[in-house]
Amino acid sequence: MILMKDIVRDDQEGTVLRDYAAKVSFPLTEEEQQLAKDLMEYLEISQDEELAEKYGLRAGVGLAAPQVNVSKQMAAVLVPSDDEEDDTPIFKDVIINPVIISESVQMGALTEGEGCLSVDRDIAGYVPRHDRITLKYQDVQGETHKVRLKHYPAIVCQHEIDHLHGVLFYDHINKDNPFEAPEGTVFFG
Ligand SMILES: O=CN(O)C[C@@H](CC1CCCC1)C(=O)N1NCCC[C@H]1C(=O)Nc1ccccn1
Ligand code: NI
Repeated sequence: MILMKDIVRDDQEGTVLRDYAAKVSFPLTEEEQQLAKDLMEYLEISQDEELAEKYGLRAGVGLAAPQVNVSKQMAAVLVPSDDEEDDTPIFKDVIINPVIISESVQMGALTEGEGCLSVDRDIAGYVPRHDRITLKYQDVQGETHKVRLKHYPAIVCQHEIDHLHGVLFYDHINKDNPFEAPEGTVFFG
């Protein structure tokens, strides 16, 4: 299983965190299938308070292969339900070779800014992303999916796809005014 010690940090030398990850071919190798399982298992365990405590995990809603130093286009996303009546996750899948095929002009950003399991410091500022996206990706079986996402799940998937391109959240923060955001940006969270 993936532990915090397996997650590479942006201040470490010689990691693949800033590389453009390689596309994944199908069928997945045994190793790639195990990686997909491990990435999603990290998110599941980290979102269970007791297990997160037991294994010392920071709770996460996404985890990309480059964060465990594997430069492949694969990321697990687990956006939990925001409805206490129904605990079905808003979005849960391992997205492989993801491509954003369309995106809203309108931007969205988390009111609190963003963090990253690969960044051990708080960096203040808005991270403007597209509020709505249409995402095309392959799942572990190689099936192609086309999903439309908006608000928080769209933010999470853009954060993960950035990792596959060697981009970190703070690359998007306006240097002159961190709390600057484009006209019409939707804030939430
Ligand atoms: O690339 C992937 N990462 O770096 C893990 C990140 C991904 C999110 C950051 C902003 C959008 C995607 C992550 O999840 N976090 N960032 C650092 C600490 C907090 C944690 C988080 O937001 N946790 C959370 C939120 C809601 C419910 C449960 N847990
Ligand atoms: Ni991250």
